Amino acid sequence: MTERADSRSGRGGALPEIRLPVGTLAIGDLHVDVERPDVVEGFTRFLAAQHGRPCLIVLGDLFEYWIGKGQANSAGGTRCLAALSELAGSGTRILVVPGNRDFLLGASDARRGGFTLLADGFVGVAQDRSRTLVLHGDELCTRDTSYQRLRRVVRSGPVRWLARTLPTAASSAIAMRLREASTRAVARKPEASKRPQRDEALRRSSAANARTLLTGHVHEFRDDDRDGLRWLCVDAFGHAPLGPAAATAEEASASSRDAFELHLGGWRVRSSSRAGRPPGRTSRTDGPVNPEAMLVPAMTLIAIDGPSGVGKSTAARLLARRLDLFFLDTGAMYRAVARAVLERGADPHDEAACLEVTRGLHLAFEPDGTLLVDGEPAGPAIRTERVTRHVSPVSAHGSVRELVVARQREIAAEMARATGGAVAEGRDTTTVVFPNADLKVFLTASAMERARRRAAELGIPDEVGRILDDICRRDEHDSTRAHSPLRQADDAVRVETDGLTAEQVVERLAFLARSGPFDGADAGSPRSGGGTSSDAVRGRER
Ligand SMILES: Nc1ncnc2c1ncn2[C@@H]1O[C@H](COP(=O)(O)OP(=O)(O)OP(=O)(O)O)[C@@H](O)[C@H]1O
Ligand SMILES: Nc1ccn([C@H]2C[C@H](O)[C@@H](COP(=O)(O)O)O2)c(=O)n1
Repeated sequence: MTERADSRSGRGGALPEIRLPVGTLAIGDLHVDVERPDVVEGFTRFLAAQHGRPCLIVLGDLFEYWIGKGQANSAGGTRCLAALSELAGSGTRILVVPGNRDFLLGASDARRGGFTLLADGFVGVAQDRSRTLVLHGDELCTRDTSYQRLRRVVRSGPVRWLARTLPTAASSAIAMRLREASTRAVARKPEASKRPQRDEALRRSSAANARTLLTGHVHEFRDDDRDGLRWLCVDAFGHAPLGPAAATAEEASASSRDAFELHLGGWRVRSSSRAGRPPGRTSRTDGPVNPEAMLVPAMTLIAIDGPSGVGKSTAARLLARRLDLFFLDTGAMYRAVARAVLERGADPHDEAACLEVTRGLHLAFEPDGTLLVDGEPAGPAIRTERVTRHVSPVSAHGSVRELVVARQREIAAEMARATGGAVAEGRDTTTVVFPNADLKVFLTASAMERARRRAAELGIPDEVGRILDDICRRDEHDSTRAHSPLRQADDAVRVETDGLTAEQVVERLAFLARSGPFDGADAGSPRSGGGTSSDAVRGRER
């Protein structure tokens, strides 16, 4: 589990490169004092709330002081390492960059805690290949020359060896002395000399070929993008949640401070406090913090496809509500186009006419998922039998699809910015519209089951036969058309819904969302249908 970099970027060597999945959370400077049971308790609750997150980065000073056995063998230290190990056991990759307080964390601590120790930081590589240099930040305080000298000495091999061999009592005593000495020394130094230096930050980032720098150390929030470098600095995370005030995991999570979380578009501030939520959240998020939503690792985009009547909109709407995400009904947009085509007396089979109608329509959504056509709610008029009959030919025109798909992407981007993510459903959301969705699902059910559901919905159980014919016709049309036919994406998780209630389907999808992003190769049809929870975990990107 221990990954100690031999070379240091500051001296021209390469740091380890680690792939960072979407949903990675970066926190730092927790300063957990293993001698304070209330703080240890808060820390373990915080970790419990992270189970299922794909990756957690700790940017140093996880512990108030960590010299060796004195901390590792204490009740508090043992509890912290066990809680870290449980988090790792849940599938979370934990990357710890030691800070100036806990630089003596060692291989045996990393083994017990199930984390990877990166002594000199590392370069994180996101899905889009963008690179982030990850450091504690004290190495950037180059104007504090005496500190830099001390830093080199205390991180040297002999000091490490000494720390490992120190008896428990001695290491506890040294920790206390160091804490006092450091507080005095820091108080004496001029403020300017203690600051991380921008020139050093630029130099190291450029050496690591990284456009983003992620640090902690100064207990000061920063997200500042200039001179070609985005420098993110975490605040002292956890001072609120790790105290005795947080009585439950939810409270621990809810009272947390801002952290940075990796989304598809890059690092974003993740505030788990209600006040810090991004603007534009729908009214349902004005209530208390939704703990499950907090546990979903930045699922920026969940895409659900499947045949007609399988329950896509039901599942997508409920899932979006449950996870505080925006619900994007892409089929409703084609229905709105088909309705306008019919209203204007155009021929649904005439591509040029349909394209002209599409060009003249403005399609948008309210945050609650209501489709607006030229500013007015689309309402039930897009769901009549007549529209349903004609929407297939209209949606089969390549040029119409091009316009509608472009608009769908714009809407998803706008809504994801406002709400943190979206659940989209349709026929081609996993294959064409959002091929990079964080989670792709292909829902299936037999045609007869779908016909029964639709007949029940319409209150005409006697007409199952007619509805079945209609469903089979739409299946045939949707899956054989030339443009964006309905098919299961290679990396979509197949969920067979025969015999599952809508709530059970949503339960399964929520589990998949919580479990984090998927590695395409593992997440496809081999797990199809009966894919269990543990299957899903196995499919995760590690
Ligand atoms: N798991 C389920 N079990 C039973 N009924 C369900 C289930 N999921 C959805 N339904 C019902 O099936 C009907 C069709 O569902 P829904 O409209 O969500 O399907 P859809 O895939 O979005 O259809 P379309 O593609 O035609 O828009 C609805 O009446 C819905 O309440
Ligand atoms: N992404 C999509 C969504 C829908 N369609 C087509 C297929 C249907 O015939 C029609 C209406 O969809 P529904 O409301 O029944 O889901 O639109 C599509 O081609 N691509």
